[in-house]
Amino acid sequence: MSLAMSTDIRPFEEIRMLFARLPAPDQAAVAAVRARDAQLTKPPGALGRLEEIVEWLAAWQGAPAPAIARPLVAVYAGNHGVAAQGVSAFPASVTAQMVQNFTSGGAAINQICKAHDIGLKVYELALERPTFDFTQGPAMDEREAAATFAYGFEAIEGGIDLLAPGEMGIGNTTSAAAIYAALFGGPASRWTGRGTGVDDAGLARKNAAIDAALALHARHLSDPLEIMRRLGGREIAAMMGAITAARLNRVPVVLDGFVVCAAAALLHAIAPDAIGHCIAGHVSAEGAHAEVLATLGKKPLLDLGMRLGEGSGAGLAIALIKTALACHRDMATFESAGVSGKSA
Ligand SMILES: Cc1cc2ncn([C@H]3O[C@H](COP(=O)(O)O)[C@@H](O)[C@H]3O)c2cc1C
Ligand SMILES: O=C(O)c1cccnc1
Repeated sequence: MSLAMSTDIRPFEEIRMLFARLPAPDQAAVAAVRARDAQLTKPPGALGRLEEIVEWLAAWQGAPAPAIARPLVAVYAGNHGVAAQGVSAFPASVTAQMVQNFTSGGAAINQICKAHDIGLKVYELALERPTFDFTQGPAMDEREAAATFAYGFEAIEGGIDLLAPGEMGIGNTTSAAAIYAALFGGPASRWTGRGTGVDDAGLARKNAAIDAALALHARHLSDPLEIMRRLGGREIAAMMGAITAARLNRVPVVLDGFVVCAAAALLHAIAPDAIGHCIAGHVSAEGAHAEVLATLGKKPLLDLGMRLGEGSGAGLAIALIKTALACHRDMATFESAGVSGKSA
C-alpha cells in the first residue's frame, strides 16, 4: 500500500492507524508444516530450531508450503547531524563512500548476498543533507520523518518473500543507543558501545551527546514516533516503514544488529505485535544488543561476534533459514524412503 499523506490528518496519526489492522499468524499453515515435519526421516524434533524457523515462515507468509525464492537485503543509508559531536571513529563522508562500495560490489554485505543468492538493494536517503544534530533539536520534523517511514514501503515492491533491512550511516550507533535509553531508561552508558571503534574519549563524547539529548527532549519521549523523529535518523525511519510494509504484505523479516533493532524496538513500543513477524538473525557484539533482544523477546539465531551492520548478520541468518526450509521441503518421508518409523 502507499501511505498517501492526506492533508487533513497529521502524518504520525496516519502511521499509527496502520497498527490497528495487522495480519495475524496463519495457524493452519503452521499445522500443515508440523504434520509434514512428523513424516520426515528424522527423530521428532531432531532439527531443533530449524523446525521452528519453518513454522515461523509458514505462519507469516500464510503458506502451508513456505518459499524463499526472492529474499532481499534492503540497505538504508542516512547521515546524522550528531556525527559532528565526534561520536564515530570514522568521518561522515564514509556513508556516501560505502554506498559507492555497495554499488560496485565491494562491501561485506555484497559477498554475503552473492554467496547465498540473496537480492540486495541500497536506498540512499538525502546523504548530502544530514539530519539535524539531536543534541541541539529534533533530528527531523514530523513531515519528513513520516515521509521517510513511507519511503520504506518500497522495500516490498516487486514481490519479495523474505526481508532483511540493513543500514549504513556514520554516527547511527549513537542514534540507536539514544533511542534505547529513551525507550527503556537508564543513562546513555547502559546502551552505548564502541560502534566503529571509538576510543575512550570518543565513547565519553558519545555518552555525553546522548545524555544531553535525553535532557533536551525529555518532555517528548513518551511517544515512540516522537522518539523516532527527535533521536532517530532517516535510515531508522525507513526501516520502521519497511518492517511494517513487510508485515502488511505477509513477508517475514530477519532483524540484523544494534541499529536495525532500534527500528524494531520503536515499532514494538507502538504495538508489541508489530514485530511478531520478525526473527533475530544474530546478536551483535555492540553494546547492549543482547539486552535489547531479551527485552523484545527475540532469541538470536547466530552469535558470531559481528558488529558491522549493513544487514550482514541478517544476511548470514538467511543462509541458515534457507537451509532449514530445504530440509523441510526436500527431505524424504519415512514412507517414501522406506525407513521404519518410531517403534513405541
Ligand atoms: C568502512 C565502514 C563500513 C561500515 N559498514 C557498516 N558500518 C557501520 O558503522 C556505522 C555505525 O558506527 P558509528 O556509530 O560508530 O559511526 C554504520 O554506518 C554501520 O552500518 C560501517 C562503518 C565503516 C567505518
Ligand atoms: O550491530 C550493528 O548493527 C552495528 C554495530 C556497530 C556498528 N554498526 C552497526
